[in-house]
Amino acid sequence: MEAAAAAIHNAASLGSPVPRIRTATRRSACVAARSTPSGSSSRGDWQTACAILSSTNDNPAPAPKVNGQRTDLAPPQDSTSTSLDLAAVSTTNLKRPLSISDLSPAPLHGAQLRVAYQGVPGAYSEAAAGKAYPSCDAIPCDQFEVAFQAVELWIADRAVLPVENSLGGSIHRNYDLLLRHRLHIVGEVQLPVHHCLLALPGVRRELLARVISHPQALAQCEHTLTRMGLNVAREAHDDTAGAAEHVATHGLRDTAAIASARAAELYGLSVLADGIQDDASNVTRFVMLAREPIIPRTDRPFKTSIVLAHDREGTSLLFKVLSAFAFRDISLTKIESRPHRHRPIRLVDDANVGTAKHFEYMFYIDFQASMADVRAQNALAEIQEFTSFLRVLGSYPMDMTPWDSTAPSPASSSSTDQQQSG
Ligand SMILES: O=C(O)C(=O)C[C@]1(C(=O)O)C=C[C@@H](O)C=C1
Repeated sequence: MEAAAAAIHNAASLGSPVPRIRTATRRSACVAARSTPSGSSSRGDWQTACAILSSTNDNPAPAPKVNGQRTDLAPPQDSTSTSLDLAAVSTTNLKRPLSISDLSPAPLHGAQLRVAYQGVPGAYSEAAAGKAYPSCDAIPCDQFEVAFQAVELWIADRAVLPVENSLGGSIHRNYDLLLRHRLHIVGEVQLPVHHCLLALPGVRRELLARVISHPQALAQCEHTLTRMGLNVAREAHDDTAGAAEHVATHGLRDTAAIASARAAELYGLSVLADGIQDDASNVTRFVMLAREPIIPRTDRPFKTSIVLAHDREGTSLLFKVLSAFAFRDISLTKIESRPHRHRPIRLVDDANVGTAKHFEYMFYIDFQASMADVRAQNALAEIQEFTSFLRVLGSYPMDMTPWDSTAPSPASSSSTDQQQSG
């Protein structure tokens, strides 16, 4: 497969585009820049690698059936060749039997965990990957969807994705993707997000005509920017570090980026203002995703995330769901509703008055209990009786890191599924 030919090179200069997993290439070959999110890598260290999706046909489609019999199993038609011709059997074409090592769960012990995140190096998601999995091999992806696929296609072992921020609220795209994909939530990390205003060296605030960043970051700094007198155009970018890189690579002297101090270092920008988030305790919650769920336990605080829907007419669905938890003394930590993609509108016809159009929702709920806890099992058994759809997205250890809002990107302690499973 030509498009999947392996390539390894270094992206040594700021002028070169950031190599990362991109949507257009994901099916045939993926190019990924890797770094150690603890901050030890430089751009010169980044490597690109291609994941080759096998082009050899190891599993050919079964031979067609003739008169109900598979032609590949049919006895030879030529009666002179009925005995086995051992010499003609080439051992290179024989399939190798599976061995224990083929069956061991990835990653193998000692191997570096590959963790996909959305953005480029210097993004908060990279720091979150480093908090979740210290010294992992962090793989930047250009979209959330690509990070999901990187795990599904075994290019990465985990994905670390933001789901909510204490100021900006939910990252809806990831809620929708959680439902569309079949990955499991295996952990969470909460990352204090400390934003800086970055510009090219020598640029003063008065010269700025534009501030660019990820929409969440712009929202988290909205009031501070106004208070600073920066009533200039605000433009959305794919991620905070990508915005910093854009300012640097295009030499934009009238534009500042909102991003991390690490992004300033990586892309050679100056910090015009530090800590510009509207609230000092600005925090983003990320979830870690894997192909397999972890085994829930009860010896430490666990959270469980579910999604449910109800497609029959009826009232008080949410009331019944909330009671199932309340009666068992289970606290909820989050409720989110998203449009029900398969049936967004329900029409209720009232001949005299007209037709009412109700919007239908999927409800995402996080509650503070493990699926190994009998109270959680009973609550879900009850909820299942009055919902048409119920899925457990994951049951995972809560991030119990001691609170320090001043720490920009903690890279040590974590509540990972690695620690979980030893
Ligand atoms: O742009 C980044 O740096 C990201 O990692 C994304 C993201 C987000 O999606 O919320 C993560 C944390 C911050 O809340 C701002 C942006």
